[in-house]
Amino acid sequence: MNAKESTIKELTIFNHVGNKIQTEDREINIIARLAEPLIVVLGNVLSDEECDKLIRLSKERLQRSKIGASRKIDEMRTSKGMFFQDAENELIARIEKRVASIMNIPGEHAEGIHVLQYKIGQEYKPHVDYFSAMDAQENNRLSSLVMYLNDDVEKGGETIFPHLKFSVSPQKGMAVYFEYFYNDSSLNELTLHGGAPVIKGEKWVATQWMRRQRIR
Ligand SMILES: O=C(O)CCC(=O)C(=O)O
Ligand SMILES: [Fe+2]
Repeated sequence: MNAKESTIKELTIFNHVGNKIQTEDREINIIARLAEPLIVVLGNVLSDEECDKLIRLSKERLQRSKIGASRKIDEMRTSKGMFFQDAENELIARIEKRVASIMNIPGEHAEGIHVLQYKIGQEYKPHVDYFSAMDAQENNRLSSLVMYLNDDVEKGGETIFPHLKFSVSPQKGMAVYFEYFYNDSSLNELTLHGGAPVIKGEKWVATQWMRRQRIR
């Protein structure tokens, strides 16, 4: 064991080695990793066409969701979002399958893919994706994959990890993966992250959260 390995204390769910992940239909690139807590920057997760289609399909629903319902402003999350249903169309089914192999968790553990749109000034303040009030035996979230759907974020909009002083810039088709299933809760807490305010342009992401037990 070399000095670097000996500093890693816990096993991870993400098990891919080398610089590629071969999924059923696409070769994903591993661009960068932070070892602990594990944060992996991935390239070639979605094609341009898949990104465009995700935006197009969710845009309609965001617009629909404006009508009627009270539009209370949430200080924590000023973006707009929507969930796709499990395998609701061929595109979603294909992406869910690919994402399950990247995240190394069966698709039955996945929540619906969640799309978020941020306009100028909108943000998602730092938060953890797991439910802090839930006990470990319950069906908590284990890991997240945030996929970037567009290239029009000219300034701002990074996914920020304040405790780690680390940030990822949105690039169409790329993604950032992280997990928070450590026994050492301080490692989980280090995955605190947010979407920095968009300063110029518009940002779209699609997030997949995985649960400990199946939910489908
Ligand atoms: O927009 C981002 O960069 C982060 C999104 C996020 O934290 C989430 O979807 O849970
Ligand atoms: Fe998050």
